[in-house]
Amino acid sequence: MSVTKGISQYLTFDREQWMQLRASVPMPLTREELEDLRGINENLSLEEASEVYLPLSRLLNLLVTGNQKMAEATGLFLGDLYPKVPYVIGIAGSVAVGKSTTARVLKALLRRWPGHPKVDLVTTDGFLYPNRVLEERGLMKRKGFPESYDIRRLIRFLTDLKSGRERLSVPIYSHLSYDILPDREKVVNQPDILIIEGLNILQNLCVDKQQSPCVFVSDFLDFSIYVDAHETDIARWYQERFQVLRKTAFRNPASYFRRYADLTVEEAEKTAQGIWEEINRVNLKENILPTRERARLILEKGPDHSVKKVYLRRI
Ligand SMILES: Nc1ncnc2c1ncn2[C@@H]1O[C@H](COP(=O)(O)OP(=O)(O)OP(=O)(O)O)[C@@H](O)[C@H]1O
Ligand SMILES: CC(C)(CO)[C@@H](O)C(=O)NCCC(=O)O
Repeated sequence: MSVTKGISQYLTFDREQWMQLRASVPMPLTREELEDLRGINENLSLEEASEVYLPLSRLLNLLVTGNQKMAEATGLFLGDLYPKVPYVIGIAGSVAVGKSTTARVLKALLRRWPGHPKVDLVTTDGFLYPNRVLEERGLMKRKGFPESYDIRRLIRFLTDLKSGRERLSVPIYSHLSYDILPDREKVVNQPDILIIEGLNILQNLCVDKQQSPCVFVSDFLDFSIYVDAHETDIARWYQERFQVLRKTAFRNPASYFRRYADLTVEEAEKTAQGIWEEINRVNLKENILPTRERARLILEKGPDHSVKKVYLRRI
């Protein structure tokens, strides 16, 4: 890999070593559970789910349990019940690296641990400004960059969540309309675990430029994962997904990218390459990759999406 900075802070596991940590997983996945996982992403191999993500869910389950014990200890000190607040897991990484897939697999696996914790999933896409605002500010080609998000709203959501507030509303972003859905919201109601996935989740985000020091979204995270891969592999995955969408979602008349459905394979390739180079690659280099070493755990993927190495920060 390329984790150079602060690497000594990390325990490094190759695939074989990481897999061993699953040996003590008491419950093997049933056939139905495996089928459910396949429904999450048809390209996700079942070995991958049980060899990489199952041990990871075991680690997370132990940490969540430890955290609940800490809350009980604080309650004992206060002579009162300590309010139950969600355990927050952040998942960061480039566009098209597989954050959503990782988040959905972990959600499915974490739910089946003893006590069946209530696990909810939120993506920071919902905190993007609507296209109307992005257009006004000349930011349509900066989607995913720090200035394209309503940071105030994101921080407010996380503050409310960590204060134990009920029924929080999160805006919903549609990849189909390429915009925030005006009359829709997701309600987050005191889950045991909240997974928050997004490229900016480990960034130093300023609500107010005058404010100093800035708030780190990561201050609200109990655990964080960075999904990493070689840039050329991510660019290829972006291309492949674009070609699939050209034949599927882009054909939908409601798609913002309806015009791309009529492109030839070669034209689509050029278009995807342009968007990758002009927007997503720049964002990866300038804003996302520099946050990698803030993560507690780094999943390093090979060219076929399979995880080759896992880095776990000691503290
Ligand atoms: N573990 C995996 N095994 C095989 N394919 C995968 C895996 N994870 C993701 N992919 C594929 O990689 C592409 C990107 O995945 P995904 O949508 O999860 O990424 P993302 O990081 O959430 O992207 P974005 O930020 O653009 O929403 C998709 O085509 C998906 O099918
Ligand atoms: C919504 C984001 C920023 C993150 O998921 C991304 O999918 C995106 O739309 N980026 C802008 C460039 C593009 O269309 O790929």
